[in-house]
Amino acid sequence: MHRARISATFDPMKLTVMIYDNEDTVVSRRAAFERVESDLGLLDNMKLPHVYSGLDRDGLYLEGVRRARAITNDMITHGHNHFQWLNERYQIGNTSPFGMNFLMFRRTIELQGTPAQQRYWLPRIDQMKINGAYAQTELAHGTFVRGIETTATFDVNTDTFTIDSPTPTSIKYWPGGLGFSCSHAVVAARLIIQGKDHGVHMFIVQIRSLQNFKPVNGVELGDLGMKMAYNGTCNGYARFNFLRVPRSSLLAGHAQVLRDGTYTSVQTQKDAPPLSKMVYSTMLDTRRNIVRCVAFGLSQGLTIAARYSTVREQGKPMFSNGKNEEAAIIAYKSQHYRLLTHIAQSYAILFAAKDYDLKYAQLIRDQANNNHSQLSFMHALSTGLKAWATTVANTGATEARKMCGGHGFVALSGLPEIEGTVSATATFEGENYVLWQQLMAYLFKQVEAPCRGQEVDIEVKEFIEGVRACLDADMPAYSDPDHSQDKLFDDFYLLSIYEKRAQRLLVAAFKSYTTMRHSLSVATAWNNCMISTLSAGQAYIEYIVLRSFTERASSIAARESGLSLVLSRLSRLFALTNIITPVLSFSAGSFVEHGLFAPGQLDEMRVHINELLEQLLPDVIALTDAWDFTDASLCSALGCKDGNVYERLMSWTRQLPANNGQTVEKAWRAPDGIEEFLRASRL
Ligand SMILES: Cc1cc2nc3c(=O)[nH]c(=O)nc-3n(C[C@H](O)[C@H](O)[C@H](O)COP(=O)(O)OP(=O)(O)OC[C@H]3O[C@@H](n4cnc5c(N)ncnc54)[C@H](O)[C@@H]3O)c2cc1C
Repeated sequence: MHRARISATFDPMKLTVMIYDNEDTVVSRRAAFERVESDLGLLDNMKLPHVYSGLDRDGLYLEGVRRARAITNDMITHGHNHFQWLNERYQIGNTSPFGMNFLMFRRTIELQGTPAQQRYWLPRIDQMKINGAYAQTELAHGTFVRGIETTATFDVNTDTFTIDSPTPTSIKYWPGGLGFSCSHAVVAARLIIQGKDHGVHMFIVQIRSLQNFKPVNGVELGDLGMKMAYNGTCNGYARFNFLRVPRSSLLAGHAQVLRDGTYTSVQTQKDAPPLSKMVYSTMLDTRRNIVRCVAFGLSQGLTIAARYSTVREQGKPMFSNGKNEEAAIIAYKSQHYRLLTHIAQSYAILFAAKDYDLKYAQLIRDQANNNHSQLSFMHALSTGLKAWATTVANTGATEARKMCGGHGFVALSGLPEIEGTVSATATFEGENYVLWQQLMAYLFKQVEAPCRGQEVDIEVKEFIEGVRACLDADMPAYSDPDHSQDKLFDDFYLLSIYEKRAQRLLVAAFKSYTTMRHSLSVATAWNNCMISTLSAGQAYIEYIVLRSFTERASSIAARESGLSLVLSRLSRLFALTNIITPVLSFSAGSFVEHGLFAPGQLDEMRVHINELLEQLLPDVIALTDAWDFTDASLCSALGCKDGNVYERLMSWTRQLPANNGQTVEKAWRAPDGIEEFLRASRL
């Protein structure tokens, strides 16, 4: 491990600073991790981590509470937010029973509450005097929010709303922290006034007493039991039975119910501030954070896989001399390829997230000046980036587990938990296949804009001009006579190929849709051409992601040539492997199909990929060390920094409570146990 570490061609600390934006943040994060891991008793990495000590549903949840207390306490005492989106295990914040308080509960009040509501609630949230959940999803409705059935009926006589779950399918089901941990929740319910349904609105509701911790009268609460991951929190259910809450429970920043039952909303108020647009940006904020979080989740899996692949020796290359020593598994080209391909993807996700963050900061500044012109684009980009990044991270996390063979499958490797945690991100905060369609609806609108005499959004103007040119020329077969090898492997040339491919797939999807529109309804045409729209959406995002990666690598050239070279190799590896072995399969083959490469050139790419793999091999450990994960945060017998895999795996295995003798005793000696079974006559 030491040899692999010192073989690096660049200083990983420089990359760490880039990942965390600046050196101060790195130092302050390290200090926070040290304090919290020390408090939680996690610093001895030969000791079996508590989460593996035979904890059942209750135990895992209580361990989640213990950890949530430690990190929240540290954030409040030391005035930082290092554990807000990524907790002490670098898991996304809603894995913690206090996570949703800051992520969605606070954010919803901040954006949808009136100034008075914010003054009342936000300090209580920040000091964790209360703990809030975000209760939207119901048994029968997740993606389709407009289908929500929970009702909030206004009673003008008592000046209250009655929150009710009118059907079994309207029970809230899934919200993080709802089962046991939260005292309050923002509840999505249909607002009904004098029989009129005003659609889904958000209400702050107390669900659990702060005195005796029981659910308040009119609310039934419970936990969903074991999940693939997220077992440190209590994703829960809530059934409301005519629960009365005051009129002030309605988050009234953009819609109000007056004392006499009159309903006003932004749409009905003259000169009202465009609060609904601000609300829209909550979703963008959450999605951009998810994109960043999955880069870390994927990298955790890859850090374990990289360290394990360096020290694990297994067999010899096929047909090699029998006297050779066993090879480290990273020497096998397949392992080497898988590892570096996914490492390249983890950086691709990170840099795309960072670019999105910059754009988001600009959007917020513009919106403060009442300029919302970038909102549609930013919303569309957030949907595509979230869908792409979480899919890629999912595949990569599963591969990281498989790269560690059987040992990767055991919980002690930390990999099943990482895989499960990343996996859920494809589903929440917009299911990926639903999100892709939102991106495509936006891009189609932009393609049509010139025909309607409308301006194309500035951010996509150049891209759409290329699309329109293809459409107007009826998309002639693309051929570039100058496909010399030098040019083929130039980073910016590759980027231009990605752009052309995305444009051509968009043209194909748009044509297929408009042709179907002649004979079918909008809905049927849209549904029927979904697979070609998915290809186009994915190709567009892959172009945007590659652009971030390429520009990031080239922008540091002057300052840090070692780092720049590594990142440039990595971005090229990302671009080429995505052509040869695409993660997202809907557009597989599209580069060749659209004449952007001749089939023979794929072989040139494979050769160049092999060269890149060789060049990057000395940097594998540095590229994963750079994420700065502590041993405790990886929680993996295979992935500690020292590479001492076997000793630690056996030490942790021996410490498992199941191995203390009592389980075997029960299994053999019980009346219906093994001993009795073996002795019984079965003839
Ligand atoms: C770990 C975790 C934490 C969660 N936390 C919360 C929380 O704190 N608060 C909360 O309110 N909810 C929470 N949820 C729920 C989550 O938001 C929903 O699961 C999510 O919105 C997806 O909805 P669904 O489960 O109804 O899936 P569905 O919408 O039923 O999707 C099922 C399948 O149908 C497909 N599909 C559905 N609609 C379309 C369409 N229009 N076009 C094409 N395909 C479609 C999807 O692609 C998917 O394959 C959480 C879920 C998980 C897993």
